[in-house]
Amino acid sequence: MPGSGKSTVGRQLADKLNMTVVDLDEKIEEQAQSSIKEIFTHHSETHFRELEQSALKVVAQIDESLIISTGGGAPCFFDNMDVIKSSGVSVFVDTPLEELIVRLNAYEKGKRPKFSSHEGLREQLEKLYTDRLPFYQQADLRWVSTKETVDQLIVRLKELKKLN
Ligand SMILES: Nc1ncnc2c1ncn2[C@@H]1O[C@H](COP(=O)(O)OP(=O)(O)OP(=O)(O)O)[C@@H](O)[C@H]1O
Ligand SMILES: O=C(O)C1=C[C@@H](O)[C@@H](O)[C@H](O)C1
Ligand SMILES: [Mg+2]
Repeated sequence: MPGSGKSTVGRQLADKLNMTVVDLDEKIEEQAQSSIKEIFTHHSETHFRELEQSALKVVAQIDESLIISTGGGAPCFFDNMDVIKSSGVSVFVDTPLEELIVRLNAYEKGKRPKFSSHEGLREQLEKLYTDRLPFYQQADLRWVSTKETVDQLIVRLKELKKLN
């Protein structure tokens, strides 16, 4: 979900595990030489989703162990969730709605084009969560950012890798 903390935890994991992190939203902005907000405004969400799909395919094929933070919608379009699942271990960063509302209201207003208006934010987020949950639930692990630490996530990731 937007604002759930994927980019933040991605950076923390990379730091603690001494790995490289790729933030898919940043990659798209770099390649398009424009911000996500501009892509949505000057083109469309459809165009953004196409760019997102190609960027995901490219990073998923990189022959190196990476942490990839995706955008909140990435798993829910095209066959992106299959690409994510076949490229490694996936984590659903789950953050309670109340906390999402606090974060999206407090931080980086206007950065997220889908939520540039904070009117009806709760209803928008509730609907988005319900629609997206079937995709998010396909992830190998669900990590609740308000309940578990990053170190606990690392323990669970290592346990999972041992079993596979
Ligand atoms: N565990 C946390 N506790 C409190 N605030 C947090 C936490 N994780 C992230 N944040 C804050 O919440 C905001 C959103 O975090 P972040 O950008 O990592 O989310 P995201 O899931 O990558 O969002 P998007 O889908 O838009 O890419 C940031 O301002 C960040 O500092
Ligand atoms: O949840 C979403 O659909 C989005 C989340 C962001 O990470 C960006 O990928 C974009 O703003 C769309
Ligand atoms: Mg992010």
